[in-house]
Amino acid sequence: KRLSRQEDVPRILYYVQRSKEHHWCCAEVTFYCSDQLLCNQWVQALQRRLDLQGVRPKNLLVFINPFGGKQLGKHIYDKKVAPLFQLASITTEVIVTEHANHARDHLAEVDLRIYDGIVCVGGDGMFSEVIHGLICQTQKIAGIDQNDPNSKLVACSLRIGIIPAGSTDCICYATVGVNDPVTSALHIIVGDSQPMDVSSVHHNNTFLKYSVSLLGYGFYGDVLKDSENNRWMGPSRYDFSGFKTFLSHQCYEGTVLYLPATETLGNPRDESRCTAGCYVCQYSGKLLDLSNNKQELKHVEEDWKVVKGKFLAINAANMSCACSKSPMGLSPAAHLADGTIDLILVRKCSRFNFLRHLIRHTNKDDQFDLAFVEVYRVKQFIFTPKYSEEDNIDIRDIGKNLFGQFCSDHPACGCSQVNSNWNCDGEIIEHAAVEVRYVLFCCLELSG
Ligand SMILES: CCCCCCCCCCCCC/C=C/[C@@H](O)[C@H](COP(=O)(O)O)NC(=O)CCCCC
Ligand SMILES: Nc1ncnc2c1ncn2[C@@H]1O[C@H](COP(=O)(O)OP(=O)(O)O)[C@@H](O)[C@H]1O
Ligand SMILES: [Ca+2]
Repeated sequence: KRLSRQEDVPRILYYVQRSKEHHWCCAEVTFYCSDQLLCNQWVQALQRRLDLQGVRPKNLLVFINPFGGKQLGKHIYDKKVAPLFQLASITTEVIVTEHANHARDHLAEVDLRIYDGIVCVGGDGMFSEVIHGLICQTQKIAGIDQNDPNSKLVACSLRIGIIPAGSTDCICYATVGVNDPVTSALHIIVGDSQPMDVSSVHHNNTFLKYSVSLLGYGFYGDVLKDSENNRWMGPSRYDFSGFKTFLSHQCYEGTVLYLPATETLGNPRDESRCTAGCYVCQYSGKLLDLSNNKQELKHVEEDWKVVKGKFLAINAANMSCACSKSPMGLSPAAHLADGTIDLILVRKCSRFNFLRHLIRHTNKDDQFDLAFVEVYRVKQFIFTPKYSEEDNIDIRDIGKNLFGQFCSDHPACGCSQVNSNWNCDGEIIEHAAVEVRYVLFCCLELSG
């Protein structure tokens, strides 16, 4: 680099620079050279070096949810992300979704071989749509029956990147460390990747959904259900519904059967955290490969553990679920790709104690160090509500409290449901009885 002279041709080199805490930005340096030939040789040499890095995507399929979060998805993509993709010579096919499940249905049918990856601009719900489209197409091609909970799923070959433009953005936050569109775009450009655990949710041998971040019954299920009526509030709908649900203090009775993860390293109470190149994930990944290649590990009846009771919340975290509300997450020591789920059971307790538990998500105190909270690292679990789904319609805790999850059939009658619903990455699952298991780690995320 030397000082500019009038006749020199300026060439700008763009590069990724780390800035404050997990943030990346695009920096540039300008070179001047009076010798055109030498200058072109430099440009070509650099281009060849970049081409040799096979991990960098060249052609991406982008889905934008224009209504996620603060409805800024399109603006964020056009102003902050598209110019960076252009600089990196990435070609894109952009689809602005027109309705819910647009991306999922498109992905289930389209020929994906021409793309190096998929990008979704939105929140966790949008990411969930994209993984469903991708996993479903992969299983369809491989002839796998997703309704069979014992089916061995085939891993997807395409990576998914997230540009955060949603309300919680916990998948982005837990993988990248921050929900910043520029940082995520730069991770995508340099071809970073991070495997992620995926769990399947079945009800009576029927496939319902895949889950990547949180599967929550009780508190988080009720918050989501209520918040769907107030989508117009944007991300604040969760604060409003969170407050209402906290006041309702509804608990739900049932039985949890779980299969502890005994072969993997790590514990939900560990001090260490899952970061890029995590040893626990690498070790567990090798172990899972081994057990997949060998015969399926048979679990005998005694391996299963039973917990019965009344619960304020049953949370299954595939990853830490860190987000701006909870910088450490629901389960701070959970791993992104260790093949396990952290199962958190919050038993019936006083409002004051539940508030203590919730507040600990926002600071450094241990949210599990409370008598009414249990946490287990599991491979699989089954939840059976005390009341069947038919009972839920017939039996209601009539007029129990003012803020309960009022039944949708009779908004004025003051009765509340005896069963909650599941919050699956921000999507509602109406069935209370579910069977959940780790199924694969797939979808190497571009923004890892
Ligand atoms: C007194 C203050 C207590 C505050 C407690 C805060 C605890 C927050 C933990 C949040 C965990 C979030 C797990 C992520 C869930 C998302 O998948 C889901 C959908 O996200 P998106 O599609 O981006 O909207 N988000 C939620 O379910 C929101 C839960 C908010 C609960 C207050
Ligand atoms: N064009 C659209 N119109 C309505 N809903 C959509 C559209 N595109 C996607 N969705 C749905 O919006 C839901 C929430 O999207 P998401 O991007 O996660 O935002 P948020 O984080 O605010 O919930 C998802 O369930 C997704 O299926
Ligand atoms: Ca995990």
